[in-house]
Amino acid sequence: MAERADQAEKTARAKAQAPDPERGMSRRRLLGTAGAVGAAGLVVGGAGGALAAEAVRETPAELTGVGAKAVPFHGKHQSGIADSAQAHGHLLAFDLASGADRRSAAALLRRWSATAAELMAGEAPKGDDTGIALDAGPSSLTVTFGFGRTFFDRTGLASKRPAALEPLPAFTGDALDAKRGEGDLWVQIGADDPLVAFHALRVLQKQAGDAARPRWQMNGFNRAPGATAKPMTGRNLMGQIDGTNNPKPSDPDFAARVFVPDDSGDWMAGGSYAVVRRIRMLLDSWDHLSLERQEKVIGRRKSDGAPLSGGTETTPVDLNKFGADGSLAIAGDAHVRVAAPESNRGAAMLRRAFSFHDGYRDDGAPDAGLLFVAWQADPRRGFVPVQRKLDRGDGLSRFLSHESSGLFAVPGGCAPGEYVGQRLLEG
Ligand SMILES: C=CC1=C(C)c2cc3[nH]c(cc4nc(cc5[nH]c(cc1n2)c(C)c5CCC(=O)O)C(CCC(=O)O)=C4C)c(C)c3C=C
Ligand SMILES: [Fe+2]
Repeated sequence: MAERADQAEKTARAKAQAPDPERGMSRRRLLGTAGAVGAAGLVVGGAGGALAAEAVRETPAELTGVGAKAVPFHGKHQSGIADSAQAHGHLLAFDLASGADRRSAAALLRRWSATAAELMAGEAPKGDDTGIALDAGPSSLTVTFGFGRTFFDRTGLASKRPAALEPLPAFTGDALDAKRGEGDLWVQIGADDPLVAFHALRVLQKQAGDAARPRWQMNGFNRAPGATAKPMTGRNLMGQIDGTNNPKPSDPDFAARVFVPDDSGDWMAGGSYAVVRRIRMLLDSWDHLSLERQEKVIGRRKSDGAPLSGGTETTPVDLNKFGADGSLAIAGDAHVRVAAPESNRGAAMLRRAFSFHDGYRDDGAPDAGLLFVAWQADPRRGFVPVQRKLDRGDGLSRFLSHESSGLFAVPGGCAPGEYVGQRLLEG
C-alpha cells in the first residue's frame, strides 16, 4: 500500500511542479508565481524585475513530509481501497437530478474523473477559483466513485445491475435512517490534510451542477501520520487497536477477497463492493466497563492489540486455547471470534474506516463512532454472513447502534483519457 504511494510520489511531485498547458497549473506554482512577482517588484523594476521574477518562479520550494505524498488516480483498481486510510475522510452520496439520464451521468463521471486525477496529482483543476488547497501538495488524496442500486433504474441500465448489489438484509440491531443511507452515486474522499480533503469535496460537489444533488454527507478522521513514535495500526474511539487482522495486499488471496475477478468478464472486473455503515458507539456505557471486561468483549488487549490467546499484535488468534481456569481464552461472544473468517466459512472483507464525532445528542451522549467501510469482491460472501453472525452473538453489539447503511458497486480504475464507470456507461 505504502509502496504504491511512494512510487507515485516522485512522478506526482514532478508533475505538481511543472505546468501542463492542457491542464491546470500546480497549486504551489500558482502561488509561487504570484508571490515572486510581488517580491521582485519591490526590489527591482523593468527588465531586471522580470528576470528576477522568472528566476524565483522556476524554483518552487521542495515539498517534504505529509503534503508530498501522492497516490495515482489511474490504474487497474480505483484508489482509496487498498491504500492506507488517511487522517481525514468525507463520504457522500448524490442522487441524480430528475430528468438526468445515462448521457448526463456519463458526462458527470467524465468530469469527476478528470478532476480527481488533477487533484490527486496536486494540480489546481481548470476554473477552480476557491484557492482552498493553495500551497498544499497532494497529501495522499484519494477519490473513489461508486454506484448505488437506484443508479441503474435512473439511467436505464437495470439489466446491467450486478446481482451482488441486492439490498442488504435487515439486521435486528439496525436503527437505520433511510435519508442518510444508500443513494445513486457514492464518493469517498480521503487526504492527510483537511483542506485538501475539503477542497476535493467542494470542487466535486460544484461540478455535480444540475446533474446530481448531495443526498447525505459524513465526515471522519483517523490518526495523523507521524503522531506516533513509529507507524502502527490505528485506534478507534473505544481506544482499541483496530484493523490488525485485515487482509493484507501481500496475502495470496487478497485480490480474490477484495476485487471482482478479471475473468468475470463484466463491467465490474477489477472493481469492488463497498458496504458503508454509520455505527454509533455507546461510549458512556463502554467507558464504564473495566479494562478487563472491555478486553474480553473484543478478545484482544487494549494496550497493544495482542490476542487474549497470547503473543503480540500480529500473532494469529488461537480460538481453541483455554486459560488456566478452564474457560476459553477468547470468549464465545468475543468480537474477534464471531467476526473471524474461521467462524464464517472463510468470509472476509477489508475494513477501511474513519472515526466520526458529530457533537452531542440531546441526552448528552457523544454522537460518535465509526464510519465503517468494508471492501469485498462480493458482499454476499463478505459483510452479509459476518454481520448476520455478529447480529446474533457479538458481545460488542450491546455497545453499538447501526444508524445508516449503503451498498455501492465501485468499478475498477481507468487509464488516462478514460473515466471511472465508462465500461458500464458506454458498454
Ligand atoms: C460485519 C463486519 C464488522 C463490523 C460491523 C464491525 C464493527 C466493529 N468492529 C470494531 C472493532 C474491532 N473489530 C475487530 C476485528 C474485526 N472486525 C470485523 C468485522 C466487523 N467489525 C472483522 C472481520 C474483524 C477481524 C476478525 C479476525 O479475523 O480476527 C477488532 C480487532 C482488531 C482487528 O483485527 O482489526 C476490533 C478492535 C468496532 C469498534 C466496530 C463498530 C463500531
Ligand atoms: Fe470489528
